[in-house]
Amino acid sequence: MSPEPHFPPEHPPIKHGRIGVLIVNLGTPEGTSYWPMRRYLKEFLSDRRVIETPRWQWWPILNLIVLTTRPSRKGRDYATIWNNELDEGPLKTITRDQSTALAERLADLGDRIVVDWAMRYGNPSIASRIEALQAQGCERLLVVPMYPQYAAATSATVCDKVFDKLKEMRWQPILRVAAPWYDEDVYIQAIKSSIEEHISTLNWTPDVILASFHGIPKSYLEKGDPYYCHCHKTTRLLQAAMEVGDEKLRMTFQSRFGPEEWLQPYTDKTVEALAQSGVKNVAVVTPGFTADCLETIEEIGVENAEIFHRNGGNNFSAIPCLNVNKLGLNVIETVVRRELMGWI
Ligand SMILES: C=CC1=C(C)c2cc3[nH]c(cc4nc(cc5[nH]c(cc1n2)c(C)c5CCC(=O)O)C(CCC(=O)O)=C4C)c(C)c3C=C
Ligand SMILES: [Fe+2]
Ligand SMILES: [Fe+2]
Repeated sequence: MSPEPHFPPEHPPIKHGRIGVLIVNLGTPEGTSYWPMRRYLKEFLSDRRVIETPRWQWWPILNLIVLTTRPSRKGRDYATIWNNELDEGPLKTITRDQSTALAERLADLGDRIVVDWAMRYGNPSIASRIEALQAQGCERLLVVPMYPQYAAATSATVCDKVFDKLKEMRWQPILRVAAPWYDEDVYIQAIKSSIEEHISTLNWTPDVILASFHGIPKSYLEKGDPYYCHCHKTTRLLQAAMEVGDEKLRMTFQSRFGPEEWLQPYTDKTVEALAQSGVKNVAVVTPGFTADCLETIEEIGVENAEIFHRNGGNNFSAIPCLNVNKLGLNVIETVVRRELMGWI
């Protein structure tokens, strides 16, 4: 912290001069039973950045259909990946660990830097962590949406929530938002190494590697969302780094939701088609996720593995996300140090 300014003696004591770094990931339910699942899905699926269908059309579908059936079904899926020791989803555990590790890596910058973490949906909320950072004297705030590829449904909605909080503050922190890192060398190299390291632990070699990204409705791309192009660029750079082409490393999109067309090719359909065409060994990497979660552990590691085996495939493996491994932390640290330039 910088030296105390010269306040008059009657002035209340204030902390000042620090910089908050807030990493934000998507969120997880508070529990896997019906009500916590329902609360989580309601918050998530009421976000207009996520579901762009007009309210009058979406409200009855959400409340009368989605929120009656999905909480129990998805709750059962979450239960299979739950961190029972801490009673929370893995996304929360990993995001907390990333925050702790990042703080250690930034220790050379002294106690001027305060690293914290939040979830866009559920807890700890963005608002509560901004308040906590301000209480610790952070006059500047760097928000890091933990998505390598920008999408309005993920990165922009983090900013919306930050702005909502700033709107109600008299003394706002000065704000920066980290840019997405879909084409940065440190990230591409980290994903490449994670693929190679994982393959070296298998007693078989993949014929095809899928780079599976979370999908969005195709209409969002048509309205100008850059997400598809960011995923394309990541895949192309990864192919170049690994010196392979489309036949070996293929981009696909997972987690389709609702009847609308989403970005294609779909991961599950590709896995099915590969198995049916006689491909026996497939590995899947999920470069759009900075932390393992339901969509990687369960959807890829279990659901898609089943699809592959059911259709005649032999070996299937889900490559873990970067999580808190050394290379993953290098990526986060590089992004954060770059964004802090001029402040430190
Ligand atoms: C229905 C619309 C959805 C859009 C658009 C969407 C975009 C999107 N999501 C992620 C990352 C994650 N999504 C996760 C779970 C999840 N996503 C949706 C829906 C949309 N996502 C739902 C309903 C759920 C919850 C689970 C379910 O009911 O199917 C997660 C995992 C959270 C966890 O706790 O494990 C992540 C991460 C991205 C990157 C993205 C757009 C680019
Ligand atoms: Fe999602
Ligand atoms: Fe899913």
